[in-house]
Amino acid sequence: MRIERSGKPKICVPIMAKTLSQLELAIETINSHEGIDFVEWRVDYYQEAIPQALALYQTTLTKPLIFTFRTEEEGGEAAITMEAYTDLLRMAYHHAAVDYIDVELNRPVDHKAIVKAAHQYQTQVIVSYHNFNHTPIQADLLDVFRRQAATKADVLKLAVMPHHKSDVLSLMDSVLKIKAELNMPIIAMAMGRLGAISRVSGQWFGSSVTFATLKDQSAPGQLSVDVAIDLINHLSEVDPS
Ligand SMILES: O=C1C[C@@](O)(C(=O)O)C[C@@H](O)[C@@H]1O
Repeated sequence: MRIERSGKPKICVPIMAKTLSQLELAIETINSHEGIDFVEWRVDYYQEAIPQALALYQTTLTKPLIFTFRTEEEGGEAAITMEAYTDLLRMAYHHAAVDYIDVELNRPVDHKAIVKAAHQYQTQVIVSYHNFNHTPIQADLLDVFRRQAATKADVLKLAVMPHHKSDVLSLMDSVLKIKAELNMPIIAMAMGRLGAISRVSGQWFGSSVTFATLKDQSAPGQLSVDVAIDLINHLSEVDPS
């Protein structure tokens, strides 16, 4: 399964396991839930050997895997040098267990080179931007999307923190505008309680994936998988497209 440009938002569950045995349990639970389309491994939470975890994913996970090391700068759990970050990404896109890698736009790495190398191994790239403090003005959001697209990544992802309902509307409107310009798969959400509507209404404004939880949230405002599926299904009965 691929992340598409349009249609009903797909459900992605983050795994924040710290150990291999926690990971095993999480994979088992996720495999048995038909409504889950993608899994995001939040590697920044993981405290044991990464190659063993990747081998476990390869032999047991039945859903496509997104490999994400979320850095401290963008709300993640662990600090990392840029050398270690690029090494990790290289290990990930070489590995058959990994379908997508997440690369942060604002890290000083050679995004174009990473995308090109990942594509040689049939791994797709999500280029991401997170702002846990506020929602930048629309011109800046559009600029982020354009800079992301310039890396030649396959999917653009943006998460912002709203403080007013108008921030949520601005986020949605920015995606609508940029979709007309770029026609690419985009994942976008406003975080926190205020932003919850953006996590289920992607079909209207153009977000292709929703991050939802089975247990712990990896970001504020995420809905439970079952609630997200329910709301998305109800909304898609009145498909606007
Ligand atoms: O980029 C995202 C989106 C996210 O921050 C959210 O708000 O759901 C959750 C993260 O795990 C993921 O990497």
